[in-house]
Formats: sequence, C-alpha cells, structure tokens
Amino acid sequence: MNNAEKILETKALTRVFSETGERLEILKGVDFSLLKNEFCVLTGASGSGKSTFLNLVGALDTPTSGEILFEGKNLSKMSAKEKDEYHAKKVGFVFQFHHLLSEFTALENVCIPARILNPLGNFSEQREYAESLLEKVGLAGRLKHLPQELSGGERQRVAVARALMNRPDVILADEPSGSLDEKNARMLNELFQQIHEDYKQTLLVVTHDERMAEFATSRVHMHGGVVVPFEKERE
Ligand SMILES: Nc1ncnc2c1ncn2[C@@H]1O[C@H](COP(=O)(O)OP(=O)(O)OP(=O)(O)O)[C@@H](O)[C@H]1O
Repeated sequence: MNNAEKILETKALTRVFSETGERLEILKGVDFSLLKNEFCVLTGASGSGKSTFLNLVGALDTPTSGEILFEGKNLSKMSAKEKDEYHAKKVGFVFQFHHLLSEFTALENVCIPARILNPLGNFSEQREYAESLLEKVGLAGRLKHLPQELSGGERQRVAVARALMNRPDVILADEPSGSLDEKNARMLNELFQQIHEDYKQTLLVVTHDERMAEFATSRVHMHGGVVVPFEKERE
C-alpha cells in the first residue's frame, strides 16, 4: 500500500466506555487505513462499535488510546482551532437522520457550512455552488422548500449536498439510508456512487445496506472490537 495515498489512518485505536459504572471495551485496537478516492463501506453487527469508530475519526469523540492520523497529522495533537477547521473543511458528515435546520430552506441549509467557514466569503458564489449541489442530488426544483416540505429521501439528499458544500476531503456517513424506504435508499446509494465517480469523493460509509456495499471500492467489517477485511461467510 502506498503511504502517500493514505488520507486517514488509525493505529491501535481503543475506546472504553465507563461512564455508566460498567467498563465497556468497545474498540480494542483498530488498525484501519482509508486511501484517497476510496469508497469504503464498514459493516458489522449492531452494537459492534461502527458509530463509535466513525465518531472518533470524525473527531466528535476522543479515543481512550491509540492514534488517528489525518493526512499524517495526529488528531489528538490538533489545537481547538485546527479541530474546528477539521470539522468544517476536512470531513463532511451524513447521519441517519438529516439534522437539517427546520426554519431554513433547502438552499439555506446547504449554504450554512460555507457561511460558518467563510462568513465574509462571496455569498452569491456560495449560493451558486449550493444550487449546483442541490441540482446534483436531484433537487433543483426544491430550493425554497423547508425541511418539513420535503420527503424523507429528499431531506437526506439535502443533507448529502450540505456535507459536500465545503468540498471536504472525506465524507463520513453513518447509516445514511437507515431511515429510508427501499426506493429512497436505492436513490441514496446511487447518489453516493455518483459523487464518488464525479467528484472523486473519498467516502467512509457505515451501513447495513448490502446494496450500498455493491457500489463501494472496498469493504471492511467491525468484529470483536477490531476492523477486519470483509469475508462473506462472516455476515
Ligand atoms: N456513550 C456511551 N456510553 C456507554 N456505552 C456506549 C456509549 N456509546 C456507545 N456505547 C455502547 O457501545 C456499543 C457500540 O455502539 P455503536 O453505536 O458504536 O454500535 P454500532 O455498531 O454503530 O451499532 P448499530 O449498527 O446498532 O448502530 C453499544 O453496545 C453501545 O451501547
């Protein structure tokens, strides 16, 4: 494996939860690499630690031990400012539930990350790019709709456009189609494939959806507290 191509790497990553009084060793030393332009799917049984892992690499949580390197830089050594920048520019999140702001239109929701990152930036340029992203996700006709005026699948596609807004190096998605019916889940899977192909977007997607895995360029599995290569018979 070519070192220069690695965008994200974890070394001996552990996460132990003890807040409830009981010691829960969920991640037991995860070694993982994500290459630039890779579309990696992470599967695993419910409760195996997939979201825990994604939250750590997204710097939404702190590991108990081990290292997370993004472009070779150790996340735990980042200053607060660097971490803000990491959230705003390096990674884009898509969760199972869209988390759109209900009082803002689809277009305004997509613009928000750019306004936060670059409040003095050229608003019409940001707006134009947000419009192009909404067009990309098939919602050119829904720019002025509020989240409650969109279907579940449409809301999730707005969330994908929002995640793309700051041109992140990596999209981290946690069960993005988990709350959708079959038809909308299929559309969302195709959308991920499209953004991978068209934007050369690097993606790490946690999913139970076997059809999403078909589009991926690599697949790993969370098992026994570590990430292992996927083997069909393990499922
Ligand atoms: N903050 C926390 N405190 C204590 N236990 C936690 C905490 N967060 C997660 N856990 C436990 O860690 C385990 C792994 O949770 P996680 O959400 O990472 O699993 P998952 O693989 O994403 O599951 P699913 O596929 O069901 O979403 C679970 O048993 C959960 O109860």
